[in-house]
Amino acid sequence: MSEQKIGYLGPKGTFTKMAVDALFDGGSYVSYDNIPACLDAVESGEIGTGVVPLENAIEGSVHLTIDYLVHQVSQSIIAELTVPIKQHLLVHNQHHGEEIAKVYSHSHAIAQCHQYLHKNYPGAELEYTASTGKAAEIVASAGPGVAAIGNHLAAEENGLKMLDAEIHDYDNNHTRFAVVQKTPHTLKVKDHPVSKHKTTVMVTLPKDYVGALHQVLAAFAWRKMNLSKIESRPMKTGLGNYFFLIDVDQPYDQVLFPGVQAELEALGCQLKVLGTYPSYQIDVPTPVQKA
Ligand SMILES: O=C(O)C(=O)C[C@]1(C(=O)O)C=C[C@@H](O)C=C1
Repeated sequence: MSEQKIGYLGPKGTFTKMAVDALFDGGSYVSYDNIPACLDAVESGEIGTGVVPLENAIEGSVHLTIDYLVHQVSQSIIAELTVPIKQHLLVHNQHHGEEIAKVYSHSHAIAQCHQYLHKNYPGAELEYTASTGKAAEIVASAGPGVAAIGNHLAAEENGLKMLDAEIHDYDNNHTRFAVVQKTPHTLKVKDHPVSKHKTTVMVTLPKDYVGALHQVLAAFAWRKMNLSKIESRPMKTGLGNYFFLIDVDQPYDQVLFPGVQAELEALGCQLKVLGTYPSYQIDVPTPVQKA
């Protein structure tokens, strides 16, 4: 297994690559075209570590990542990092005022800029790509008349111009990325302070048990364990069957968590730990060079 290899959602110029560059100190990087390909490579041992987007402050969870981690692979979250996200409208270097017929980007990036696009480019066709970096690559080979939504790195890497800067609809735009491994091992990270330690658990409830979710939350509440996120996702086994993903603001320990687990199992629930990890908040540089 290649432990030193760190895979990420590529190609060049994605936000995930910016996150990888900000967090790790050395190692060799491998780009994957989409999130499942990156997680599959971790699963098969082709790479030791994967970095994938988890949640955006404007658009919410990246369901593809969550569902893949829960249903398709068996990996642990070993770290998370949150970075600021600045979306720009990128065009070909030879673009000189042509009408923009099409805007390419990742679905989350387009969603972060919906009002901007609605106001400024109501007639443009929107086409989803597997990443913002891929959208920039398409625009570089397509020529003038189309645009990509992406970051300054995608503009640099693909020789694009920034037609409009910071086009996301809400200022406080951040994305959380998960660092995952199949066989947990330590990697060298840059000297960032850890902002907190978290534990993510998945809880499945028994069918038709009145007040089950209330009792699950009570098991954490009376132990004074702070929850920073709770989200339900379909089990994919039929309508009405859900699991809950819960982020607890503390590291896994041998007293409180086993206590919660025993209490929940007595109710007929199941609890699985998806990871206990340091959380970093990194302020990556986001220069703006508008054309
Ligand atoms: O397309 C990229 O650049 C990514 O890294 C993916 C992604 C995401 O999935 O949310 C990451 C950050 C931004 O929120 C937009 C897109």
